[in-house]
Amino acid sequence: MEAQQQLRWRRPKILFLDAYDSFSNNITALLTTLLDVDVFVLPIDEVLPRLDGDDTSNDSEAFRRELSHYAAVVCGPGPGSPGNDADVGLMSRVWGLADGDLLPVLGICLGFQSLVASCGGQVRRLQRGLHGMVREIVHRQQPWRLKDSSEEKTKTTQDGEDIFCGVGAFKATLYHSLCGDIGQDTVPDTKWAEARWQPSLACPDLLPLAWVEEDRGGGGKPERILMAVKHRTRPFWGLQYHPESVCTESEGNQVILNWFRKALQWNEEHGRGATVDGSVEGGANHSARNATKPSLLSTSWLPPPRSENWWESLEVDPVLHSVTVPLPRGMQVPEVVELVDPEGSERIILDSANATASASARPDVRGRYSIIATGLEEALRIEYHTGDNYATAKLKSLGGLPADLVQRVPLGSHGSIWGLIAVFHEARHLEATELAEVPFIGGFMGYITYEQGLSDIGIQANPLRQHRRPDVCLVWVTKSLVIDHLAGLIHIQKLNAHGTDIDSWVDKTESRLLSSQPSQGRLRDCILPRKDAQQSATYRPLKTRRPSRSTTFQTPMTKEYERKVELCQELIAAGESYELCLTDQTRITRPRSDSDGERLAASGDTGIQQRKRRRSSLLALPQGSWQLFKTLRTRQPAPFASYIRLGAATLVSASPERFLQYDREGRCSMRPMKGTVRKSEAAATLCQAERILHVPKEEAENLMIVDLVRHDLHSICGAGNVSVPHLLKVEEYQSVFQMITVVEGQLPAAGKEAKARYTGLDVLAASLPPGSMTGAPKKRSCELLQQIEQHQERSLYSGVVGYMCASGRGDWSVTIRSLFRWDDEDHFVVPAEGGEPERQEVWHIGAGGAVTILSTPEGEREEMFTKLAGPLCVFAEAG
Ligand SMILES: C=C(O[C@@H]1C=C(C(=O)O)C=C[C@H]1O)C(=O)O
Ligand SMILES: NC(=O)CC[C@H](N)C(=O)O
Repeated sequence: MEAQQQLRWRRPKILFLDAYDSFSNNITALLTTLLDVDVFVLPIDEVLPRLDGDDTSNDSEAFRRELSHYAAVVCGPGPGSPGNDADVGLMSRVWGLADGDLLPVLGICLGFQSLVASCGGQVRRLQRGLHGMVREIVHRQQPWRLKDSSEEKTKTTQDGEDIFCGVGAFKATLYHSLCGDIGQDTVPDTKWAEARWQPSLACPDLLPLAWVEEDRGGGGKPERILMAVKHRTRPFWGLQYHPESVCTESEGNQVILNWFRKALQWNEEHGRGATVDGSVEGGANHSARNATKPSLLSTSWLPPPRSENWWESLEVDPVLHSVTVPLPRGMQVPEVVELVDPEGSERIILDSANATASASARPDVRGRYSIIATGLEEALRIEYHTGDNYATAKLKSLGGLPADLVQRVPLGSHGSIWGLIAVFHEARHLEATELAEVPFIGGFMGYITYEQGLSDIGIQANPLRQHRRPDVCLVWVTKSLVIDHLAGLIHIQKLNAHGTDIDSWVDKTESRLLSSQPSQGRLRDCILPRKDAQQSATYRPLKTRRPSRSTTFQTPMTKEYERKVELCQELIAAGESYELCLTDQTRITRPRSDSDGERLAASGDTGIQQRKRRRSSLLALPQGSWQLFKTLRTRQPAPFASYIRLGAATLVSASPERFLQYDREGRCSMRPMKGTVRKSEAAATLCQAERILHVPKEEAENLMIVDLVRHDLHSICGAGNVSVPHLLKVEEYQSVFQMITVVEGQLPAAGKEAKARYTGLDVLAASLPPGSMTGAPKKRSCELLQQIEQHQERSLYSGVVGYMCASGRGDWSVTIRSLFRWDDEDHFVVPAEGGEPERQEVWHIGAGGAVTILSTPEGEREEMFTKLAGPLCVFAEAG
């Protein structure tokens, strides 16, 4: 035991200085797996605590003390420039350490540029930024390696190779707009071959170790881009490329191994061995934190139940009652909903709308299950308005109770809304292993806004926000239907609170479904896949109607959008971002359509009276949101379509993009989508689309988000547990082709303490807002986008919709290609011709795309309008 502990203590520690990059966790994971070290992370703007009672202590002393715990430091990549103190923070202090405090350091990208700047080099803009570009790294060892003679290889080690010693040819990903200038452009071509490996007059302390020579076309000279350096007298090294990117070839790992060998050797030679061998217990005296986040369950706790907290004991330890019946032949999801829940004023439908509808949809993008939540009026919901220090538990008035139950739940002991959701979910966990093939048996369903995601990464909502809408709205669904489109089955499921009687809802729902096809019976114990389950295309052309006279559309201004694209590109060129997902919104106003729910709640009518009133008033209204949904799902059948009418929010979505899925074994899968091409004569087949999308611009756009998503997953799954099984795959949808990548992660196995367990919710909370909607690095890009988009809330658009099953599974889609509205935006308009003021509802459609240095304003504008067209046309069709 003691020996084991000693061994652990002897594991070297590396300090990673994090400049708020979206690739940081990929670097810490690479270091951990490759070097067998423990990596601790310190943000560049961390204020280090002073030693208690120590008058002489100051900031730099606290930093020096912190550094003394580590074998080496890695200064990471990040947005901005070393010229701006706030962008590099503590990094610049490292280069200025006194001789007695020195330790080995590796700078990566921004960290590398910071080193170059500290040695007298300039950091300036590249001719054009290189983001997500994969390039051959030219280093001194390379020509010899190319001869591929191991005998020669051993002979050729030269001083100048340093950390590239023994490294073969390799390609690496670049993510930079700025570069280190050590005077390379003043060297004449004739001298370049030799001079490039010598320190320059401008930077005599830096030995260049690697270059990329970028051919900029147009017959000009290639741009000489410094890729790696070593300090001649101090133990400092730097790499401009990204060693951790999924597209950096593994041969590059040797550089990191070499660096660390040299770092340990330097420590040995300078008497640092004892300190860094771990005489200090991991974490205890550090300010730096672990590279992975603690689990939500370990940091959140429920205070002892109090009698007035009615929601705490609601639905705990549930029991599942489930019945399976055949899916009536030819029946579509909306028809099932109308059959089983004709009265529902609130609904959540997660609809694999392309499961059966389109022959052109390829099976790999076809959803298998649709989930229908019913009885929401009686369901407990948890709402949270970003920035509040409390959430709200709500239960509508039922069972003769005089009023709705509404209670504020302070977040204090939970740390955040996610802590509260985690403990709430945990108390209602149900194994249900016998229903392994059903993705959802009951649990949370709902939406999360983009603004909640912003707050999760430390960006506060606009202080001028003038509404109290929920940013997180999750309903604990106990009555659900899961349609298995492949097997042709419907699972009718009811989660009953422990100790309560099984109610009649399941039987009632079953008989409604069976009565629609009397020859079929219950299949409860004999679930058989039906051979004819796959329906052929059932696209029914809809009558096109003119939109109602008073429907107005306010689409983005073409020139203004193009100007914003240019602004994004200017910020990228300045090194502030690598990719920005610019979006804009279209506003549609029209006479109010969905007034039923409100009226039902307000009136004291009987059910029959209500229905009569509703029918008569619906005649005068334009098609309601349910009709919009039915139209959209037919026009744009998507694997992650959804319909949500919940509280004041209505969402109609035809999203093709999965955000995050997780199963009960802790396998997580994310599917970032980047690269869009509209179907046209020139892009009619998958083959043609592949030719259009497999180009550097589109691949780079996707790769940047892939590395970002790996970083998000690493923050929970930890080193060695994230992989990329499918990279840059083109898929076909109704009106576009999209390039996607699949990134997978495995949650760490549960430790001895169940409370410390990670769940899919940890990944969800750590990954919002979706990286495909932000750009990279996420935080800085979101801050910039807020300004460019003039603080317009994205709201439900760019957020996520999905479920968190009681069994531990979850599936969330990115809210795009969708329309949404809030009841509280309704307003009255007096018609120009006079008469009664008309109550108008306001719909929003967001659309956009990722802007990179290679974008063109016209191309981006067209892409935005292509994405907007699908949801917008629905208003014309649905009237
Ligand atoms: C921004 C949107 O889509 C996002 C941007 C994409 C792109 O840039 O290619 C593709 C899918 C989405 O992640 C949108 O649909 O509005
Ligand atoms: N990835 C990085 O660290 C980028 C550094 C710097 N912001 C640039 O764009 O050049």
